[in-house]
Amino acid sequence: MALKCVAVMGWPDSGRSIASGVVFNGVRNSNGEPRKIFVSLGRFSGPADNQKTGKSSTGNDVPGKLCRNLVSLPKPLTISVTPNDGTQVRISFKGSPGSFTEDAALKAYPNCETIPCDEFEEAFKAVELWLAEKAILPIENSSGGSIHHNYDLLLRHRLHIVGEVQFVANFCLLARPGIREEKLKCVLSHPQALASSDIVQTQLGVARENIDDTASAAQYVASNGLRDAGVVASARAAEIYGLNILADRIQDDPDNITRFLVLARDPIMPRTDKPFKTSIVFTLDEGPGVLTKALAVFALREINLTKIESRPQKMRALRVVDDSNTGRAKYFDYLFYIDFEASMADPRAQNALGHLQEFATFLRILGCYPMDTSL
Ligand SMILES: O=C(O)C(=O)Cc1ccccc1
Repeated sequence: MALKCVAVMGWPDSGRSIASGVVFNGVRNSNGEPRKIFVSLGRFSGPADNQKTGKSSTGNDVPGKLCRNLVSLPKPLTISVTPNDGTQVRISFKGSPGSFTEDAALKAYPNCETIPCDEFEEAFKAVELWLAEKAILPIENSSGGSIHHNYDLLLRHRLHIVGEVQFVANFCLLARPGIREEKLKCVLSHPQALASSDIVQTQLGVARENIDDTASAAQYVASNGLRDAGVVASARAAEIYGLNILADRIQDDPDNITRFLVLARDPIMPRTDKPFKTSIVFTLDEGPGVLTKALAVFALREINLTKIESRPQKMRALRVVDDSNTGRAKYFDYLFYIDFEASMADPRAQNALGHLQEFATFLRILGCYPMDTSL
């Protein structure tokens, strides 16, 4: 049983915290009722950790009553120090070995073990089932925009965002050894990779075929011995699948950046000694200016927003409003996803979310994590 700890975070004027997560009171809504925000940042102490003593939890092999009681006491807060180069960390991702998502995982955790999955959903499940400690998934791209499906998965699953990775994907045109560009009749790749290069779009004048990920395209061409098919993928994929690089850096925008999120079962401790971001999702009532009001809670506290995304609420796509003046109206119902530049350990962020919670109909903190400032 791993030693677990709980971390407490509250409003500056909070009076108390309870239970295995933390509920903070002290903020009241417009009706004077207390508002609560629940932020669980760690794990609670479970049954006694016997690994260190090597004794059984019954305490039968511990002489004396006092010692027996001590064994069953909760352990003090311990911060486990694991190397953060990814040693001993298994990271699940959607795609084959050699994909850009795997590259992003290796950028963040150079010594991690990567676990390829067929679907994003499986990468989530691998963490939920303890087959992996973390999952990594692309969430937005500087040229293609948001990856909507992954926003939906963030909400459907209960994992926490614990990191972000900004990654410049370097697209290469690959083919089997001995095959020249003129021989190609089609190019296979992930749609984002195919769309990012004018060479592939127009200059080659060949058909394009979408494949789930760049490395799977390379694997397919290599393992089927295709002599008239090229691939857009990474130099690492070329090496893994024994393909030749016909052209390097074929992307039109040399700064084409993909942002990946790293997810884990437990949230990390927010800090203020380095830049942190917080990601949330919320819903609002229908009405004029409600979104302006929601955004103002951040502006009022000079908190910078880095991303806003809206997604339809699939379980409740249409909201029917009966109004005696205008009659029956149907509206689409939306979820709003926002990333802002502040740590949950910063009172400004806590106050902004307390304020938002006064009128949001639903609010969830998806994660608070260090900003990737490497680019
Ligand atoms: O297909 C891949 O290799 C992926 O990991 C997805 C992707 C595709 C293009 C840019 C970044 C990530």
